[in-house]
Amino acid sequence: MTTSTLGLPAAITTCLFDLDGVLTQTAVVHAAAWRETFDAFLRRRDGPGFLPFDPVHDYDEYVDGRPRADGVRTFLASRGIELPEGLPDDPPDRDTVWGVGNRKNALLLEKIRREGVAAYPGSVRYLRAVREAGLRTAVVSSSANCRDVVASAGLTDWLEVRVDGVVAAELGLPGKPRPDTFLEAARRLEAAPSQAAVFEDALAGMDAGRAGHFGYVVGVDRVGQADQLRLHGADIVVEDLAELLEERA
Ligand SMILES: O=P(O)(O)OC[C@H]1O[C@@H](O)[C@H](O)[C@@H](O)[C@@H]1O
Repeated sequence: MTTSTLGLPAAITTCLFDLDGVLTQTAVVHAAAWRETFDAFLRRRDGPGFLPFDPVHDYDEYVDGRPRADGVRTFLASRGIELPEGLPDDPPDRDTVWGVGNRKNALLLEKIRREGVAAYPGSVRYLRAVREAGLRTAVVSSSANCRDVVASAGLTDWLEVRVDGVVAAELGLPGKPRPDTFLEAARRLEAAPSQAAVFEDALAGMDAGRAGHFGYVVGVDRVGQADQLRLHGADIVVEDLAELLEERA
């Protein structure tokens, strides 16, 4: 049952927002950079008959929401491929987990530089309503580019706490689908998990929301995967956060 004009249960005091695909229109940019990276790798390895990376299914299942290196490992494992780990500063042309990740990041940054970053207008409206209602806010993202993306989208002032790929690496926290980054953000905002709502578009993020026993998990469906989001633990699925503003008790 929803009891407030924010479409959230009354016990919720704190909102934990994923970034890419929830607040900003950057999930598709990540997916495109991953596709280019993996397809070039697979073409070199398997020749012109290679099986391409599917930017919907493979992205959702193996890459979306996970820290960069985990995305490399998980997708390649789905194809029976294991690369040496290498080192975080491996050059982008080295076939190691970190090298492939660095290649993808270079492509991502180039795309972001070219195309810019846009917030979803419905998410901006929702963020404003949440803050006006006196709820606390955090961004919880696996991305090491989170701070810059949030700033480029003009969202910095709306988000009190940031637990991202950089913070997680500093603290040694495992990324989504484990709940640790969400739990850290709730802790920083002095909320029990039962008082916090998680907003996620990624299946790995849904799993993290469920594993952390959060008070409410909002699935944000930008790509027609509502059933999958529900299967992975969403309490409600919306296509745009502004839909929650229309809910009434
Ligand atoms: O490579 P980055 O910017 O550190 O991001 C890591 C992951 O961050 C997540 O937010 C994206 O959904 C993934 O696509 C991305 O791979």
